[in-house]
Amino acid sequence: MEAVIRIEKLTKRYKETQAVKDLSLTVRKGEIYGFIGLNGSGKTTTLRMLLGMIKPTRGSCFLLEEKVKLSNYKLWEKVGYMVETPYAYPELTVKENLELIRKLRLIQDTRAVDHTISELQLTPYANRKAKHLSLGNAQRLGLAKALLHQPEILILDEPVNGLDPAGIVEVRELLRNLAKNKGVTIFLSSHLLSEVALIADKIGIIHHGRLIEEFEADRLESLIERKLLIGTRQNEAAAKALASQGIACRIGERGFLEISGKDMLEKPETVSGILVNNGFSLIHISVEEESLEAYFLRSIRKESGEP
Ligand SMILES: Nc1ncnc2c1ncn2[C@@H]1O[C@H](COP(=O)(O)OP(=O)(O)OP(=O)(O)O)[C@@H](O)[C@H]1O
Repeated sequence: MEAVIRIEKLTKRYKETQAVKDLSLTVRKGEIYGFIGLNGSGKTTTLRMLLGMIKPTRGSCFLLEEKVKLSNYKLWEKVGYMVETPYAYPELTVKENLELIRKLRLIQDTRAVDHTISELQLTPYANRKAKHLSLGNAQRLGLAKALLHQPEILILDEPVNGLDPAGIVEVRELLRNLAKNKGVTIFLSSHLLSEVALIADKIGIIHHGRLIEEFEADRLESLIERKLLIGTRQNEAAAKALASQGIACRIGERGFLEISGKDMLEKPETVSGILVNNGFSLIHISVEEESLEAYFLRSIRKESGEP
């Protein structure tokens, strides 16, 4: 499938700081790419280079197979973006702000403003001055500006920042609908893996400016670690009984026996059978799943060589 966004060996250095290093990735048509990293990991710098706002030290970005250049006006007609805090004219209403953008972008269709206002569920606030909007609605206005000209590509920095849970769901549905039904290609950054996991098709983790991991979002399920937690009244003796049957376990921080490994997770009855046959009664058995955030941090620790 066509690579709509292509980043090749992108590097940005600010004097002492290596903000982005040798970063390459591609995003195909209609795909949502979630770009995640801790604060200061290089997300915004990458997005700004992708939008031609800053010049890479090395490497290149391509949108729709055209090399990114600020002066390529034809290309920017096909791209919508929201980078960092969305800016709006504070004294103008939501509708006036969008009307201004419509005229600046030479969008002929006069219905575009009302259509986008309703798409972003901003109708109740259409006549409210931007300076009186909540953080969540200011974020929606930022998204409305990015979407007004119905772009083929959307580049969004932390698009659900400041939204309440219902707002997050709405924006998630909107972005998924744009990608699936209108073929819009979306590149979005976030520092929250759990949120990105629900929106994105593909996820890339950036750390210290480098892409340290990339996977299809539906693989996340298999990447997340799970543990079987077992409680008995004599955990140390129970651990020995299991070890004598070739089942490795450790006593975790919460005082449960912890067993990892796919085999045992799929057959907890094998473990419980051994314990019961050896005279141990079970007072707890459960499967614990690593949180998405824990996976994210584990992956970063692995990259940094930490245990
Ligand atoms: N104009 C600049 N001059 C010097 N250093 C910069 C500049 N812009 C960014 N940096 C540095 O580059 C690194 C990456 O910053 P960047 O803003 O891209 O990270 P980020 O992942 O977007 O972080 P956040 O989630 O906090 O926005 C940081 O160490 C930052 O301090």
